[in-house]
Amino acid sequence: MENINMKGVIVNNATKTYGAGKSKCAILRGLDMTVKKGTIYGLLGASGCGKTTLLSCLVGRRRLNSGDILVLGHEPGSPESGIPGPRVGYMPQELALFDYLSIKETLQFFGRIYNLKTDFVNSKLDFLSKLLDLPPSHRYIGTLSGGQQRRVSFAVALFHEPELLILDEPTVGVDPLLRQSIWNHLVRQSVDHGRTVIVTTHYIEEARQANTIGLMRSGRLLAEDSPENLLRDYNLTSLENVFLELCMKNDDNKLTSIVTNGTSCNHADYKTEQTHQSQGGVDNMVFDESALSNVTETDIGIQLQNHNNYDVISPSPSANPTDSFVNISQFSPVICVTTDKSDRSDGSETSSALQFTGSSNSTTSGKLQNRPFRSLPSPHRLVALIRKNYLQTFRNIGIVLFIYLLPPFLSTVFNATLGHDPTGLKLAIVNDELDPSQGRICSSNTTDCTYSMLSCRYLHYIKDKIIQVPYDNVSEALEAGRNGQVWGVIHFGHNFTEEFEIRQDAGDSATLENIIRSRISVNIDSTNKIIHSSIKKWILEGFEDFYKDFMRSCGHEPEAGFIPLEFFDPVYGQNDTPFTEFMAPGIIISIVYFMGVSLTSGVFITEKQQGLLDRNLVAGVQMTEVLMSHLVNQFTAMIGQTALVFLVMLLIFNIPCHGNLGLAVFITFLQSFVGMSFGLLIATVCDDEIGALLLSQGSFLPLAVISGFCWPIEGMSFYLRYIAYCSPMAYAIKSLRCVFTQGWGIEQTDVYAGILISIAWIISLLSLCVIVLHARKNSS
Ligand SMILES: Nc1ncnc2c1ncn2[C@@H]1O[C@H](COP(=O)(O)OP(=O)(O)OP(=O)(O)O)[C@@H](O)[C@H]1O
Repeated sequence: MENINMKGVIVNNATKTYGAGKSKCAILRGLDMTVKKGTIYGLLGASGCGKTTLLSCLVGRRRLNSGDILVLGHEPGSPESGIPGPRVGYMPQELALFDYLSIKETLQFFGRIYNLKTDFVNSKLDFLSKLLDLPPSHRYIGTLSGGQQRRVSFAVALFHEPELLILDEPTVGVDPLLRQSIWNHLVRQSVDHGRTVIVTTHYIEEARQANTIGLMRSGRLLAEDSPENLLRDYNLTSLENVFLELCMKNDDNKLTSIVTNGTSCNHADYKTEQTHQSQGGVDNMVFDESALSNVTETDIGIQLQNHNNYDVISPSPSANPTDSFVNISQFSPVICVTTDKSDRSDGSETSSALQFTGSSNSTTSGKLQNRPFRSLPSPHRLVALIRKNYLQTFRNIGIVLFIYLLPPFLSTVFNATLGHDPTGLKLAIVNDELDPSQGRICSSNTTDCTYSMLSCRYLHYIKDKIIQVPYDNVSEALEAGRNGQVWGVIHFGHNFTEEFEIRQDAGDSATLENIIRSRISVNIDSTNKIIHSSIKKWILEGFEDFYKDFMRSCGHEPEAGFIPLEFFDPVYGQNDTPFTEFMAPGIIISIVYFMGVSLTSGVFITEKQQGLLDRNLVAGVQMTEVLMSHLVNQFTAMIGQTALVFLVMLLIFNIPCHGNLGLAVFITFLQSFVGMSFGLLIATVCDDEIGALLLSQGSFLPLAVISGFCWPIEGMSFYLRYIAYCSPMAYAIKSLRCVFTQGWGIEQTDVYAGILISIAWIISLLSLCVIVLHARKNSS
């Protein structure tokens, strides 16, 4: 038996499932695989059979449910393995490149991750540019064609000269000449430099250049041998036909048990896709049973087999491809089972080709792979990530506008729209005192002490924010109110002035009849609370001004006869503090919080979705470094955002800050940090943009409302107040309001409580991020 150190990769009895319960799918089902060091291993299999899953286990990104993996003599993920890390070069199926980085910057980024010297990176760039016919290195990735991007992705996988190259379909979308050049390079890498290469491909015939071929189906390898041996053993001339024969044998042997034991994850399992590959492009045709009904089997070289209602359309071995490479995605792929116990295949079938030292054939992956592989964040990787984030962000004009225009724009919109007194409110005036035939008209403003047409005199004191619309009678005016033409009705009785005079003279002995007749009756539409309150206030204020002036003109003490209530200077603020000043702290806090959540979750999710995160992690980047780099980048954005919001609030809209400006900025910073932390948590929990969007936007409104930014928390029910004060923004808003309006310092409970609660939120959210990441890593 060969020493395992001579082995590049050994996989022993690997099982891997996705999902849980009824949706559990077995992808790898007791797979054994041996890759010799310094050789090329071509992993072939239909689409969905689990090749990528297997590769992601090899690079330490996923864990097996059971079985063992040794890569370059170590278990992936263990500290001594160097995998993930510089020992492996990984080209994922997705392009996994940063659109806003140039080709050169991309290689420099990974060079920094691997801590390589700039000269080395530049020389490799020159070499690979020629080999792979790359576009000029200053070109941004986002402007390259799909094929060019794929070649850059290939260059990224191999430029640092790793011992092991794991390439997931590197030749898809690459023209035949370049494909040959890539394979030549891979051969040189293995022969001249002793590098181990594992490559997946759908083009069977190109895999002839590999030293070993593994034919994968139904979560196992049907065969693993050199191309020459396979052709000889099966007495066939093409690898494609070998694979067909193996597939059919496998179907005959396994079909019944598969059908009775499980269901497929994907109905496409029961379809066969016949694909013709030509040099100029790919021509895919999917055949199903109905499509086949009018076609003879020999016409298309496909045989239809019926097994207990389970139709398998498998290509006939007689089908002879005319093209140099045949796409094998047509062959029935992975079989997924719904039972837990069927993950393991029969021991006799999966006896390992190799024995692991110190490891039995039992499930050891849990024991080995759960061993944490953590080290302190490395400065060179952090610098690389921060620089990359910075370039990615600031070269994307959409993001720059979002970061720096949205906060001042939102501040402007809030200030321009919220908190101002309503104006132009129409009120119906029904003045029965008027009678032009008797000379009872509203003359110009009188200021003397005459009891004449006092209704007109009072109406002059009502603020001009109210437009007075005369109506002939109360019923018409009320009808106008009901139709929404006016906000309310003010009605003066026929002898208002006379009755008012009697009431003044009578004082305490005024009769009820007199009191009713001297009354000004008002009806206001109360459906709009703010407008209702404003009109009521202005009518009252108008009457106070009118009454005091009239008393003064008659030589009386203005306060005499008026309600014995006086509002002196407010404790804080002015007599008529604009509502905008109350709203401003809430607006500031909600804007920075919202920006923090949206930006951080958006940027991080995009990175995760495009496979960029995976590629970085395989290169050896730690998740904590990714989080830290995003926090650093968002922090710089946050400084600009906070500065702009304060500028708009304080300088353009003249919102006064009576307290320490530095303290106000600090409270705002903390809230932005809370938002960023929540954004990170969203990005760690969600896998797609929609989920992240729903969570970030969906949570914002309830949190903003409960935070009391537009309505006092004191208006909430007693228990809800406790919840409100524990929400991320509520106390921060209260703190900032105390600094802005009361001018309080950090020694005040309401100020430092907001700071402490924000810090508690930051710590809790970041801890949750780490816990979620850890849990997801363990379950991957
Ligand atoms: N995270 C996941 N959760 C659930 N199922 C998954 C997940 N990732 C992959 N699968 C399923 O596992 C099966 C194997 O997927 P995998 O990507 O490994 O196939 P593949 O052989 O690489 O296919 P292809 O050649 O098309 O890339 C597929 O049915 C796929 O839908």
